[in-house]
Amino acid sequence: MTTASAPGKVYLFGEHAVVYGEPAVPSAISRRARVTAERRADSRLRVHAEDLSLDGFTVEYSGETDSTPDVDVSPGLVRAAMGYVDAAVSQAREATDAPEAGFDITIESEIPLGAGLGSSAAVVVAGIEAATRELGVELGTEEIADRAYRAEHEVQEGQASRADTFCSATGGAVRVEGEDCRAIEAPDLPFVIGFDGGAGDTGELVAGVRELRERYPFAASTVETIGDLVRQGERALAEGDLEELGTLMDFNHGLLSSLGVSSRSLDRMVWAARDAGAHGAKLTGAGGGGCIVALDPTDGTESALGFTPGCEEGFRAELDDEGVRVE
Ligand SMILES: Nc1ncnc2c1ncn2[C@@H]1O[C@H](COP(=O)(O)OP(=O)(O)O)[C@@H](O)[C@H]1O
Ligand SMILES: C[C@@](O)(CCOP(=O)(O)O)CC(=O)O
Ligand SMILES: [Mg+2]
Repeated sequence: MTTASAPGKVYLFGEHAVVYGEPAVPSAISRRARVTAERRADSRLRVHAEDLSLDGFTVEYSGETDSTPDVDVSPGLVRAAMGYVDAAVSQAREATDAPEAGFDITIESEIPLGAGLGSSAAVVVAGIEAATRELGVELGTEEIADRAYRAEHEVQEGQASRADTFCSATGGAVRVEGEDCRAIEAPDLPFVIGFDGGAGDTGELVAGVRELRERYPFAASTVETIGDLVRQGERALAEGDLEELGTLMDFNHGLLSSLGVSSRSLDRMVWAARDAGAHGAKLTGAGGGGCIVALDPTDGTESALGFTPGCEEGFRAELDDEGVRVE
């Protein structure tokens, strides 16, 4: 039995635009997904995922072809929910040259699902590490990141960047532009996260931005403008200029909003943070619902979020320098 964990992340800048080759800067946070893999005698896959929003269930099936989950929800929903785990196990089988390997998989996660904190990447990264180690193979961090990217790419129907998976695999703050992924220096960042209790569908939201980009040249320019903003943000990050970082986060939120990926509750939380004196605030990840991230060294934002209609939880998160690890 092997357990591995990997962190979630927030985007300081650049989500969505990163899908089209612009740079992005995500940062790992101190909330993790833990995946335990136990080798089975047969080639079946049994997945136990307490935190999956389908109300805590156990699925048993032998592969993509004849999945018959023993749960009272539509098979389509279950397949969508289990896609990331399936894809992680496929990558682990391929990496270890063990196409018939079966596992009992248990997932425990502190990262809300589909809320922009990279739960899918953390589950895939930790899943690949746990399953390959269980088979006695030690992959390097780069290979885990690359295989996790391929898994997300497949599940999100070809619409994924390397940002989430690279960040979750390596930890810390990173910069991703197309294939180019690297760690960057970052000062201590006073992240405050607001969570509306909801979720967005990453695939659908990415598809929506793609359509806008194809339909309107100014939407394509908006995506490029996000790239310019990220480059400016990198300079502010290197200088540790929190005020400038905040201003750019505010701007980034406006651009994401114009691309149609914000929501009423995300906007409310962003404004609550700004009114409470945060340096800046924006939605993080795919959007549609889920989380915002603010920069605020004081208690202002956290307590304001406690009174914000539509906000279910406000909490502080530290930058996590540690990526995937065996527990
Ligand atoms: N604790 C978990 N257990 C099982 N699957 C999970 C878990 N957390 C996330 N996932 C998978 O990741 C999906 C959510 O990923 P996504 O929509 O990309 O949102 P995000 O990465 O922003 O959290 C879930 O539908 C599920 O397939
Ligand atoms: C919208 C996007 O840029 C980030 C999605 O982040 P998350 O899965 O919502 O945490 C998509 C991607 O980069 O793959
Ligand atoms: Mg995701």
